[in-house]
Amino acid sequence: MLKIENLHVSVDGKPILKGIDLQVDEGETHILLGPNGGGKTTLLMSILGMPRYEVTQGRIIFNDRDITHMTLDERARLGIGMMFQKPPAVRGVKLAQIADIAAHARGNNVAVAAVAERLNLEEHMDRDLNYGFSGGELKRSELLQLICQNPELVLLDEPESGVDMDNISLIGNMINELLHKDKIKGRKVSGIIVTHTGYILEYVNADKGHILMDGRIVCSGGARDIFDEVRLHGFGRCEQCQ
Ligand SMILES: Nc1ncnc2c1ncn2[C@@H]1O[C@H](COP(=O)(O)OP(=O)(O)OP(=O)(O)O)[C@@H](O)[C@H]1O
Repeated sequence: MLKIENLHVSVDGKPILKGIDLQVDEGETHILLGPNGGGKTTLLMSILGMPRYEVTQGRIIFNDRDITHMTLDERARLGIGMMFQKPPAVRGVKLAQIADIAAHARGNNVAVAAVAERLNLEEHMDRDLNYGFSGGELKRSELLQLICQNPELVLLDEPESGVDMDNISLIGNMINELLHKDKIKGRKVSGIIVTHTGYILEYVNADKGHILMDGRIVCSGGARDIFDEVRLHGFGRCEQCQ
């Protein structure tokens, strides 16, 4: 579904990604681990097509189409969606309006009110988008919009950060549903999840894991194996390996 070849990306003229190769097959979920500042968010933003992330070399292929120079809007319509680490607050736009746009943009038929109820967001629907939302409410607001968009490739940037234990369980189970992990047949959704804590692995059976350091993927393997290795030994061994 997603193939990234020798991707180099600069932000405001500063090179951040320095030759990323990554393939995510249909229905697979990958986790990305790495020290702060390693380039994980930059990689997700580049796949999504955020304007400040300039591809200086390499290609991004999504469902056999070269999307490297497509706009964010075009990529969203093709089915790429993201839950941001730090989503913006927007005055004058209600959460309900954005959710409704997302729910209809790709010919979806998502029952927005039912999703809002499951995420305990009914009272937030008439508030300005993310304005004054708590950390956990922001994550649930992001997840609501993502579920409404019904993407084929789901990019999740630290979905569990700032979320209390009860809500981690709620969010984790709904992300698992979003990724169709329990379905053996039918539409396959792929995902890339950035995590520091690994809590999300309690809810989502991720397939592969990668360690991203200084703009390069330095190690890949089974998601659990990679996470356990980092939990036990930190990133020190990766530096030696690198
Ligand atoms: N506009 C910019 N100008 C200069 N450097 C930038 C700019 N934007 C991002 N960076 C740098 O790019 C590097 C990678 O940032 P990124 O957010 O991708 O890291 P990350 O791996 O997601 O980190 P974290 O785990 O802390 O979320 C950081 O050193 C950051 O300061």
